[in-house]
Amino acid sequence: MLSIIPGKSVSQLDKAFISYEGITSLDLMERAAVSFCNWFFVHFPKNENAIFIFCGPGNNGGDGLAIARIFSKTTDKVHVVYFEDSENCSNDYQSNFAKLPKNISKIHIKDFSFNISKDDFVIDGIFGVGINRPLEGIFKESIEKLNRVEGMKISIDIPSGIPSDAVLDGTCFKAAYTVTFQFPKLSLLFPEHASFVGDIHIADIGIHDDFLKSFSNQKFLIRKSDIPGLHKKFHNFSHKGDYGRVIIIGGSVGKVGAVLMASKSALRTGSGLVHAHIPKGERLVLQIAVPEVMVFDSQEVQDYKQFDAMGIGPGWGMNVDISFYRELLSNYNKPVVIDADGINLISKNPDLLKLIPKESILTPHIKEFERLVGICENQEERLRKAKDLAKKHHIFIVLKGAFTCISCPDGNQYFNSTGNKYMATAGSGDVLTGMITSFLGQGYKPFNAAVCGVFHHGLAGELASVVKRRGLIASDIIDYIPATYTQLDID
Ligand SMILES: NC(=O)C1=CN([C@@H]2O[C@H](COP(=O)(O)OP(=O)(O)OC[C@H]3O[C@@H](n4cnc5c(N)ncnc54)[C@H](O)[C@@H]3O)[C@@H](O)[C@H]2O)[C@@H](O)CC1
Ligand SMILES: [K+]
Repeated sequence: MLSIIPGKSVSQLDKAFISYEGITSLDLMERAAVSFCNWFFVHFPKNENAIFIFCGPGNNGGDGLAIARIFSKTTDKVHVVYFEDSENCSNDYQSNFAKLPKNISKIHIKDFSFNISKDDFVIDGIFGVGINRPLEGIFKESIEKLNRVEGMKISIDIPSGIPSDAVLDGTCFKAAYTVTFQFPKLSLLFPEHASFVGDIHIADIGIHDDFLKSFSNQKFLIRKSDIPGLHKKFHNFSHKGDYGRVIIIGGSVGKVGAVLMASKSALRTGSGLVHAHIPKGERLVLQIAVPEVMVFDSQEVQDYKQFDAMGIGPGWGMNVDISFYRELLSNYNKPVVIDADGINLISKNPDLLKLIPKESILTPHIKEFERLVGICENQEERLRKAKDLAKKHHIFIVLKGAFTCISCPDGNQYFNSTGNKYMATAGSGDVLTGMITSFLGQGYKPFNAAVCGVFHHGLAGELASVVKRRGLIASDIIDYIPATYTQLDID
């Protein structure tokens, strides 16, 4: 997992790393600039347009100057727009300013006309993780003007204005891309910043994972390379019992589709035996739609302990016999997955919280989560409350959304890196419930089940949206679950 370091620790990290590597801070800045340019040349290989690089007084501006120098080797259309005289800027800024070649035009922001055309590039090196207050004066005015001009806008490390670990207060540069160094800054993952951050690219500057870990603040990004090691191996003599017997409990009149999608997803994820528990009279539709699923109604199941995992809540509605739910949670002594109305019912009956088996996985979206913990001002508060809840009840909270966050009982938080905007569609959450339940039933540890569940779910959505785009529906995600194993080379 990739450690996400708080902004306030970045300069310490920087110092420790350069002394460990025996390099200078200027060398590290050069690596950052080269890494940025490598990304740029891949994305915009045939660029012949002007590149305007806006450089603030700190090291983010220093990065901008180094980037300008590298660009100037291939084009004469590089313009540096600066805010402060070099002697008032950081040391590495000064060194890079002195190295600027003659073919780069240098303009003070006060003399700049903002005459930028739609094919030009606007590179934002105004502020990075060193921002410590809302923008004002010339910085605020210029960024507001830049947000109004056309052009391809790219931020270096973080869009100028966003604090690295908190929610934006005031003005911010609006980027189409953010090329962030070594690890994503936490606030890049906040939904409040979606319209400023654009697509995120993590540019490697050579600080290896173990080194980063020593500065970690219990926050991590889940990457593709983390996933294969979390999966169980199955042998050639495996039988269906080895792949788990799971049950999805939910459904109500008109909402049996949720159980259908969760149980089909569990099958596609690899479960050997999938059962569904739905209200009496609703079974026909499910049996016709997914004949592989065994369907029960409430009178038919006596012993829930026979199941290796349970997924509770999809389409359940709020007219559930609470004493049944209470008994279910009290008597089952393995982790369960709780979603949707399974969570809403807990919000209405908070005494249920302490009955949830330890290490269970709750998968709320933002609204379900806030019903549980109260309205939150922003993502920062949500993440704090998710962490507290997970620790207090010894459960996993999977807070769904872009960069779904898994909060663990030990206080660690893991952010998912797969998925996309097309997955915001009805039933997408039911699919995730089925997938995590399936992994639990296959004998995965709850942490591994949650991580594999969110990663494969997001990946299935990405694969499906290549052809479906905004026409993607939850059933398409299910169809692409098998392809995620191919993508990750998991047999
Ligand atoms: N290890 C690393 O993380 C590396 C960091 N690098 C770059 O260095 C950046 C951090 O550099 P710095 O710490 O110099 O920080 P910044 O470049 O973000 O700027 C900080 C400066 O701006 C001033 N300032 C802060 N908020 C302001 C505001 N609202 N209005 C006016 N002035 C304000 C501060 O007093 C300080 O002088 C990173 O974001 C990244 O771009 C890279 O050079 C490579 C290595
Ligand atoms: K920036």
